[in-house]
Amino acid sequence: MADIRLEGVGHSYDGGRTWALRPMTWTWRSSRAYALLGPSGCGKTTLLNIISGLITPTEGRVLLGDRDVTGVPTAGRNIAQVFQFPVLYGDMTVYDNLAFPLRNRKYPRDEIDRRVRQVSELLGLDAHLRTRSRRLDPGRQQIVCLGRGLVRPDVAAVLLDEPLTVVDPALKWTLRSKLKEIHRDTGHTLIYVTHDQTEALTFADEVVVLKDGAIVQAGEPGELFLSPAHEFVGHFIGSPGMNVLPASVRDGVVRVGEVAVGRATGDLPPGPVNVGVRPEFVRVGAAPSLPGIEARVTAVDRMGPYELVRARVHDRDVLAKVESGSGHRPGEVVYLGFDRAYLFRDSVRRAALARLGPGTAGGGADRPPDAGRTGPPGAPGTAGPGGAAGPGGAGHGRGGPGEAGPGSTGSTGSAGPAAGPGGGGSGA
Ligand SMILES: Nc1ncnc2c1ncn2[C@@H]1O[C@H](COP(=O)(O)OP(=O)(O)OP(=O)(O)O)[C@@H](O)[C@H]1O
Repeated sequence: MADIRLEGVGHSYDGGRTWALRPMTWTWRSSRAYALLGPSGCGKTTLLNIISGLITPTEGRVLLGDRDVTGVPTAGRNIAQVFQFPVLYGDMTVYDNLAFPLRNRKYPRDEIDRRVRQVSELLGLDAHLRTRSRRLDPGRQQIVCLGRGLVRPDVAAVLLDEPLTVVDPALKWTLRSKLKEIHRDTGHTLIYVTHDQTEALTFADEVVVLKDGAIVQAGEPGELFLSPAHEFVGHFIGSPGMNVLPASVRDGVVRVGEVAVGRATGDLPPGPVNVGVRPEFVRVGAAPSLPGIEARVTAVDRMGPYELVRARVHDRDVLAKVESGSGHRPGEVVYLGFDRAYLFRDSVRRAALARLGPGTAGGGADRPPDAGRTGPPGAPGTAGPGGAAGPGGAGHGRGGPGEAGPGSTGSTGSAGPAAGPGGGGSGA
């Protein structure tokens, strides 16, 4: 199987006035399972349709291995596509629908039967093989579509465009793990479009985040959680999303208002920044800790296995995910410590927030970062509260602050203007 390479591929639906997909260069590596994640209207379907040949891009080339397929229609590309809603031959049985792509390509009869039965067993369709597909409910019809997308052993890629939208939520988990199983089995390249972060993070080897027609970051699920390269990724992935505190940098010292909260790693030019820190990495303590800041608790939401402490810093709320039974109360003055915080400028990550060195001038007390520690519950790779916290189970040891950029693992490509964190720090 071959890589799928997009070279300078962009698409405009209005004669070049606006880009639905900004020109990008990107390689989908063979046999990987990708999730293409982004909000409604960011260009996910457009990108998928360019790969499958339903759309010819306004600019650029699409390569399947060494073969330029930019002008080649879908039928000539050997790519299977599953859409959001069922597209089946209603009068055909489920068996015939599953067999259709194989018969079309003149597979031997016994191989057709073997593949159909294999896929039908995996997807739980055995009892329905003789049923006309229009008699099935929409959810089951969509499972047949999935089967039809997966039945061919030799496709270059299977493209799935929000394929589980009409499927019952309880079944979604099962189907997603079946898909992973099939992926392991066949080694197909899978590109799975979704706007649901849970779906993306649980399914994919690599998540590609799209915003306004451009890739803003790609990487393993844990990497996107731990080291967001763009503020959007910090917000979009994680529940709740990353906290953002407006700040400024001067002589390497980061200040929120007049209070020094840490220093910037690397050589960050002076000017405004946003400090981004996930609720999982905010510690709430009774004593100052750096990097960190004084705050007043305004609310404590009990979420069962964990608590969300809302604390006011100047005119901003900062959320911290702490263990249940923390004893924090509204009105209490606390000190927030940041275990893993980044500095964003123009939405792009530029550096990490590190501790102030001894004797550094600034408004904050220069105390060790674990003073008053209550721990970062729910952090990735730990068994703390907030099960949604740590996709991919990556531990603290990887993807540390200030390092690496988008696309640093897996696929390669330059992904347009929003791609690079540029000049990321050298590590806290
Ligand atoms: N056929 C079309 N004609 C004109 N504009 C279109 C067409 N298809 C999509 N668009 C526009 O292109 C942009 C990207 O759309 P696209 O459907 O690719 O996004 P998406 O991320 O798949 O959205 P969703 O999650 O809602 O399906 C949007 O602004 C959309 O309105």
